[in-house]
Amino acid sequence: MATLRNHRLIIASIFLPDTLTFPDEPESRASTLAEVPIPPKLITRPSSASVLPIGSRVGGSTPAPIDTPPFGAGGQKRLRFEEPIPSLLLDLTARQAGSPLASPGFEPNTNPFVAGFSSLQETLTNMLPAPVTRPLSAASTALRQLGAAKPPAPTPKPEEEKRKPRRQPSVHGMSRSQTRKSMRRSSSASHPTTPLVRASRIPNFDIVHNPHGNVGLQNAVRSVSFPNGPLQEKLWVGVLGTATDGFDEDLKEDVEDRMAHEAESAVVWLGDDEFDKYYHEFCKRVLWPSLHYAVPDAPRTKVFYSSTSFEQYKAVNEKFAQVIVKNYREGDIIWINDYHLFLLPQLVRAKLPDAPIGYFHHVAFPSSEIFRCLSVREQLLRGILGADLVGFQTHNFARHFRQTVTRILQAEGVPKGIQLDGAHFVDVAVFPIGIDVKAFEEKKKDPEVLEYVEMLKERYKGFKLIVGRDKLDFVQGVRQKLLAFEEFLDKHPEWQGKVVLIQVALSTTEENEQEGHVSEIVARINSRFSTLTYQPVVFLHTEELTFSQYLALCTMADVFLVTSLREGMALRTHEFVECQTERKRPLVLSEFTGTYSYSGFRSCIAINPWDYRESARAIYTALTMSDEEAASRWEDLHKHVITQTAQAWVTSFVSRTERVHEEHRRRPVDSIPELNVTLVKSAYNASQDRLILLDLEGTLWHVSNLYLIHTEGFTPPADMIELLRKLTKDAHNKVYILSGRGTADLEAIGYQVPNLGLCAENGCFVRPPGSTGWIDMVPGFNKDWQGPCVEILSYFAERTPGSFIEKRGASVLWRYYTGDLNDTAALQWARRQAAEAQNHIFDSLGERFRLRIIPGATSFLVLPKNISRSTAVGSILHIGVDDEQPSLSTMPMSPDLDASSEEFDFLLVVSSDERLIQRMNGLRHVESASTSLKGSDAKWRLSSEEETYAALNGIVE
Ligand SMILES: O=P(O)(O)OC[C@H]1O[C@H](O[C@H]2O[C@H](CO)[C@@H](O)[C@H](O)[C@H]2O)[C@H](O)[C@@H](O)[C@@H]1O
Repeated sequence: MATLRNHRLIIASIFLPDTLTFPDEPESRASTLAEVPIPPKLITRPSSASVLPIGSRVGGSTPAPIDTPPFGAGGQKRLRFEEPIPSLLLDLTARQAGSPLASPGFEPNTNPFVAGFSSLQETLTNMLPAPVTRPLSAASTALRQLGAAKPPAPTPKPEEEKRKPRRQPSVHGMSRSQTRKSMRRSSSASHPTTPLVRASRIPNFDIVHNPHGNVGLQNAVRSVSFPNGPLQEKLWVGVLGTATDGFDEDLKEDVEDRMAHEAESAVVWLGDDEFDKYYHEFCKRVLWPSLHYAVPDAPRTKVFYSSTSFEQYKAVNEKFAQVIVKNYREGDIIWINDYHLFLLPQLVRAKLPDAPIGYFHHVAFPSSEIFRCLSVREQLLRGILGADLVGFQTHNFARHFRQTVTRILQAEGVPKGIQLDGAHFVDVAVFPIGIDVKAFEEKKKDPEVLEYVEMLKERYKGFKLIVGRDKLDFVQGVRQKLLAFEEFLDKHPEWQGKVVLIQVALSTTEENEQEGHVSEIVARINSRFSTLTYQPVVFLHTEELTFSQYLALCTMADVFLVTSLREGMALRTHEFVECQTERKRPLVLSEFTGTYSYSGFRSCIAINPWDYRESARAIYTALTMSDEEAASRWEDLHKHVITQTAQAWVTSFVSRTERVHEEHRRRPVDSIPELNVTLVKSAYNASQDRLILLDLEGTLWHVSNLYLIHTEGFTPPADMIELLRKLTKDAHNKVYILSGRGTADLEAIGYQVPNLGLCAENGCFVRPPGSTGWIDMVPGFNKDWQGPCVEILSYFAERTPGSFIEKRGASVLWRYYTGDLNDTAALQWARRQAAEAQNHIFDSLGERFRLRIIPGATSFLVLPKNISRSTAVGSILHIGVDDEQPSLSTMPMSPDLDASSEEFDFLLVVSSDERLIQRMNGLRHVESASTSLKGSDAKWRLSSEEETYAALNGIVE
């Protein structure tokens, strides 16, 4: 990672990792649980501070809140507890603080929940939108009464007060409806003609950890930012996540200055209303659900698209661009994060054409069928494509993106990325995020965690714990989880009274909470199954739990349950695994998470969260799983977590951004010189041992009627045979033809040119010069996928006129379009069928059989992963491979192929395969010529078939 060290990284992400608090405001807790927040050492965190509520003015030493309703007022009812649940939380807190609750005398009985049950039940009942008509069970009624007799909570002493869990402010300090209401009320007051605050009255503020934002990203960046670490300099660009309408220019200047110096951050200032429309409307009500397969209903989306929310989305992205451009220095690498900033890559590219820009997409990316429902789909895709590199969490998301772009923008999608007009190429690749395992290990050793572990052990003695932590919106499937748990208790009455589901939930928007109907289900389960000494569901908000408490819960969990309906990754699975180094208990995991895409995680118990009966069975399996089996599954999960780390994620993404940026800056095709026959011929003549690699399709052979060839067979053109005979006649030459076609077609050439080396099916088979037998480059590769693959393709081929399928030795080709390329309607229809077919093949066969799909302009080829012309040539020359083609090193080398590039003193490659050209360029004595008519790193260009023939004939004659 030496290269990263020489660059400053500009990281644009909606929320900055740090924000402000004003010490004189009432206390507000600024820590967060989401995905392992490891506190930065740089920032001091005052224990008494607040994030400024919207509608507040800031000035002097006593900021005056204006029109700020108390937390929880003004909006609809939320799934919130008016006070922490005493049963678990007070006990955890009090125990640590040494309060009387913790004394042995207090432990009333074996029921861990009796003290808190009435409070919980009341809270849930109060939260229901209408009076509960459902009668409570006798037991719960009794418990409600019992609750009145619970010991009073001690008055917190100052030290306890600090530890008492508090609510975390929601975005911009308030809940969504509060935010909007108070903003409306204060809007007239927030546009004064004179500054609100004079310079002499700039208030004090503290810089504290921002409770919003992507903690996975923040921790990952922190994991590489240490003295002498890979990342030496960085600048975060984002919003504070707190109301700022009341800030005057002096205060803003002061904030900017301190955020730059103390928190490596540049602030993007947004009006409170602007933020609301941008984030809560366009991001959270249009993009977020759509990206997670829930297209909002048409009238609502129409309102959003035509109203100001998309306009605000554009305006906010533009503001981010301005801040980046203002701060950019030559040599910086720009890293844009997530869907909040879809338009930013293009906006920055327009202003900084030479800057390296990477865009990483953290959340799910849906199939093109979903994305194409968005009315602003083109603008969004073009925005992303301003980047050099677009990164995704999984192969599926990357594939969806490529297909969506191909379909909507009619751009050419290839495995490596997207070819836009002219020489503009955008790389698309996969970079799975992970956790900082080392920092996590340290955090686990915290005595506080160990103390909570002991407490939980004692408190839940005799009970099994199922633990979960999710955002409380429909996407993370909390509702489905609760239904599954209810089904489990119904189906397995023997487990009633013995297992507790502790669900930690992070609220998002009220709508989401209501849509989830979570509160009703919690109430129902608890009223159905509670007894005097048992409460099956404990529901906590993240802000009501410290991180240490959460770690203790994960450590003591007997099962961790993730039921997301869709999710980008789900780092809490990684956290759980690392909490279980001792106990090694199982993970029940939704198939719809990014995490599940990784083979290491296949040792979980997989569920389809929509099928709550299956989830209930999985809960049973997990709870009854033997320690041996659980431990063996855990080992697989653990191996994966410690390999796919946060550090690897950051460094690979950023260094790839830099690398592909360099590649994209390579010379446009018309600046590459035509192959100079005289020069190349003199090198040829001066050499003794030559290797000549020639592409067939697009280089030596341009086909006009593929359909005819399919029906009548391949006849090699005479001028090609003549040229190849000339080249192979010289005993000093080793000549290979490289092709995507099958072995039979290449044999038709080889039959007429016996001394020719052949490479078929894009590298799956190689026949060395003079040999009659083929070397299987994928020996032992299971080909059972070919039958079902052809079946899927036949279905699509039936509705795609003129298309045909070719089953080859180790690959399957579907030529989905053979008609007139100017017939755009027919071509578009065929492309759509191709996109669908690829989805089906990939989903049903892709991962199981380790396949990849190479899309072409009118065809696609399905073949084993990690095989290419480039890997075959690597084998021919026995040279190393790059990180994208790891299988080669493990591929058995045939003695016939075991040559070395050092054997040759002249290497000529004529190809349209840029990867092959780049690899060959790394060797000595290489002459490379590109026939792609695109930008290339090749030394020479050959612009037509005629030029190619003339040049090769000229060299050899
Ligand atoms: O809620 P938002 O402000 O719109 O942000 C979206 C979510 O971002 C983070 O989650 C996403 O990234 C994680 C790390 O790459 C990944 O594990 C997760 O699956 C993604 O959804 C953040 O952790 C969430 O809290 C945000 O909701």
